[in-house]
Amino acid sequence: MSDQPMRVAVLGGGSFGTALASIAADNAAEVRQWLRDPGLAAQITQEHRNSRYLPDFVINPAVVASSDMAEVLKDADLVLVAIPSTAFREVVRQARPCLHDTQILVSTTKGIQEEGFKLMSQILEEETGFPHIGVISGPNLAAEIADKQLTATVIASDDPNTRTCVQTALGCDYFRVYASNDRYGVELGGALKNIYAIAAGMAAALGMGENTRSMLMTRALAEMSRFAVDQGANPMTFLGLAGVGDLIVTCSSALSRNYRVGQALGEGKTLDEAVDALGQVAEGVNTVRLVRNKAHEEGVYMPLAEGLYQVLFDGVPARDMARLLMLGEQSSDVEFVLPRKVVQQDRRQGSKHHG
Ligand SMILES: NC(=O)C1=CN([C@@H]2O[C@H](COP(=O)(O)OP(=O)(O)OC[C@H]3O[C@@H](n4cnc5c(N)ncnc54)[C@H](OP(=O)(O)O)[C@@H]3O)[C@@H](O)[C@H]2O)C=CC1
Ligand SMILES: O=C(CO)COP(=O)(O)O
Repeated sequence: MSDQPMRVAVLGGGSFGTALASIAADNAAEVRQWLRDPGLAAQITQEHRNSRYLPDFVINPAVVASSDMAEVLKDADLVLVAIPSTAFREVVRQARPCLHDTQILVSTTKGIQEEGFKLMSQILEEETGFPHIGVISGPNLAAEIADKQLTATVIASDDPNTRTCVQTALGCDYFRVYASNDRYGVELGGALKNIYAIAAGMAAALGMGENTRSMLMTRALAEMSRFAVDQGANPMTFLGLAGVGDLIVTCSSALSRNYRVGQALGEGKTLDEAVDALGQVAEGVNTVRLVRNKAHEEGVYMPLAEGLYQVLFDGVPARDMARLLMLGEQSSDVEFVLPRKVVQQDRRQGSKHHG
């Protein structure tokens, strides 16, 4: 390996992009960050702060931010794309003329594109056709990373170079990077858990207790796994950091923006009011709509996503929905142990015997 420091480019100047840029710089990489706001870029470079997205933290002074994309991407070994899913493709297209096929391209975004139900690394692949593509996902609240709280993530790629490069670029004494070759499963886990984080925030605001939160998180994992199997993904990946790990953190912390949207809805705010008050991206709002529609299309049983969809988009009061969900089918605990259809058959048999 060469003695040159690794060159890392981060596209996006939000909370996660900024936190990742700072980790890479803490790890002695040469880091450039692209954001479209030149004023904020100057603040990051000169004052080592991002007053819009991470106001309470100092950024590593070696991070150089700029609104000149070509300058940021020039000679980068690793490119991290931290742009919300709605703008992801547009930004990758803008970057495309400055990219080349030896670079490693990694999405950090936990969302889904409506057209074609695409995940972000699929967009990276489609837009570039390059071979070194990966995804970072895990329980990674940006503010805690910026505070150097001990944290772990997953780099998922079927390309070993990509996995090793990201482990080298970001792994340090407060940030551990575990490897996976299930890019689709890791990416799907990160997108799906946002749905349940909204539901958990809502339940908390309605005064529901810890039993309720545990039930919600565990049934969410069952629902996510059922959807993953339908999509041809490996549900075992959901036992890792990018599945259950991320589900726990986002369903438990008001640092999660999806959780905060849920809290605001539970307090009686409208969806528009909740999203406006946030001023940052909450991917789960879009994801719940896309996943609920996909589940309808494919006949996948997803009562939590369906219930949340009705609260968000059909005006059903959250408390009424919670009661309704308690009257739904009492099915199998772990479907990989006792399949749902066996429980349904048992119930039919039982009701025959009981007249
Ligand atoms: N924050 C977190 O804790 C974590 C976030 N993630 C994921 O990372 C992704 C990025 O999130 P995060 O950094 O948190 O998001 P933020 O909402 O904090 O910031 C979004 C960034 O994207 C930029 N942006 C938005 N639209 C465009 C556009 N059309 N062109 C150029 N830039 C644009 C914004 O620029 P501007 O300010 O100019 O609008 C801003 O720099 C999300 O999808 C999220 O799921 C993953 C793990 C943790
Ligand atoms: O994905 C996250 C933590 O892992 C961040 O969640 P939010 O996007 O809800 O803030």
